[in-house]
Amino acid sequence: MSARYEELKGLKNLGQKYTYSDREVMLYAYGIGLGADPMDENELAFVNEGTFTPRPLKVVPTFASVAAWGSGPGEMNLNRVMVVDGERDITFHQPLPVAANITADSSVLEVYDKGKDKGVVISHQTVLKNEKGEELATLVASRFARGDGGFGGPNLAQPDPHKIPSRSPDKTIDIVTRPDQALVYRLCGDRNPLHSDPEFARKAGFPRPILHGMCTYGITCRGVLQTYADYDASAFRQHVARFSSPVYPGETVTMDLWKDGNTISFEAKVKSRGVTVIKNGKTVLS
Ligand SMILES: CCCCCCC[C@@H](O)CC(=O)SCCNC(=O)CCNC(=O)[C@H](O)C(C)(C)COP(=O)(O)OP(=O)(O)OC[C@H]1O[C@@H](n2cnc3c(N)ncnc32)[C@H](O)[C@@H]1OP(=O)(O)O
Repeated sequence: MSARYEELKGLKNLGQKYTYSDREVMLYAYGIGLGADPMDENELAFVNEGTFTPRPLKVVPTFASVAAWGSGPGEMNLNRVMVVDGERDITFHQPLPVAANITADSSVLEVYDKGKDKGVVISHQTVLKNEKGEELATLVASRFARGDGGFGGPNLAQPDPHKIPSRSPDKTIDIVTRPDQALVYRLCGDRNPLHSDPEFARKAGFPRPILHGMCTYGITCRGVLQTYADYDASAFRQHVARFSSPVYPGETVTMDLWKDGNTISFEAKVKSRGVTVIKNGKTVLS
C-alpha cells in the first residue's frame, strides 16, 4: 500500500472546539440568498432575530456545513489550485441551536485514487456535538483533488450516488443567485480565492470566480425548504448532493424535484449554459 495513501487515510482530528452566535446563523442564511425580499415573512424568519415582532430565529439545516468552519481531519498537502468540492452528505440528528459551543470530530473515511489524469477523491467525516456530547449533525464531504491522483493508492469503487427517478420532475423551481453571491458567502468561512480572485480562478481553469459548492448546496436546501417542507427546518433528516459542474455567481439555478414519501430527489441546472450543476441530490424529511 502506498505511503501517501496511508498518510491520507490516517488523518484524524478529534475534539475541535467552535462557537457560533445568531450572527453566523443569519449571515449564512443571507449568504445562500434568503431574505432577498425583505417583506417575505417565511424568509425573514432565517435572517432576522425578531426583537420587535416576535419571530423566533430559524436555522437553515445546512448551516451545519459552516458551523465549525475550519474543522477537518488535518493537512492533506494537496495542489490547492486544483481542488474542488465533490459531494456533501449531511445527516441532521437534531435541529441546530441559534447559538452554541460545539465540538467537531473529523476523520478521513476513504481515499479513491482515480489516476494521474483524473485526480483523487478524499472522503472525510465530521461529527458535530453540543456541550452535552449529543450529536447534532454528521457531515460526509468528498474533495476532488484534480492535481493529485496516480500515487499508487488502491483503485476502490466509490459508493453509488443516489439514483434520480426516471419520470419527469414533480416540481421545477428557479432560484436566482446574485453576481456578488460568492463575495457574501465567503464571509461564512470559506475564503478560498477560487471564489473571489479572477487570477486564481483562471489558474484553476475557470474564466472567472465560481460559486462555492457549499453555497449551491445551501441553495438546494432552500429549494426543498420552500417546496416541500413549508420552511420547517426541523423536518430535515438528511441532505445530499454531488457537484457536477460549477455555478457562476449571478446565474439562475433551475431545480427539478421528485417526491416519493419522505424522500425528495433533486437535480439542478443552469439552463442558460445547458449544464447540470448538481446531480444525485436527495433530502430525507421527517
Ligand atoms: C471538505 C471538502 C472541501 C474541499 C475544499 C474545496 C473548497 C471549495 O472552496 C471549492 C469549491 O467549492 S469548488 C465548487 C464546487 N465544486 C464544483 O464545482 C465541482 C464540479 N464538478 C466537476 O468539476 C467535475 O464533476 C469533477 C472534476 C468533480 C469530476 O469530473 P470528471 O473527472 O470529468 O468526472 P467523471 O469522469 O464523470 O468521473 C470520474 C470519477 O469520479 C467520480 N465523480 C464524478 N464526479 C464526482 C464528484 N462531484 N464527487 C465525487 N466523485 C465524483 C465518478 O463517479 C467517477 O468515478 P469512477 O471513475 O470510479 O467511475
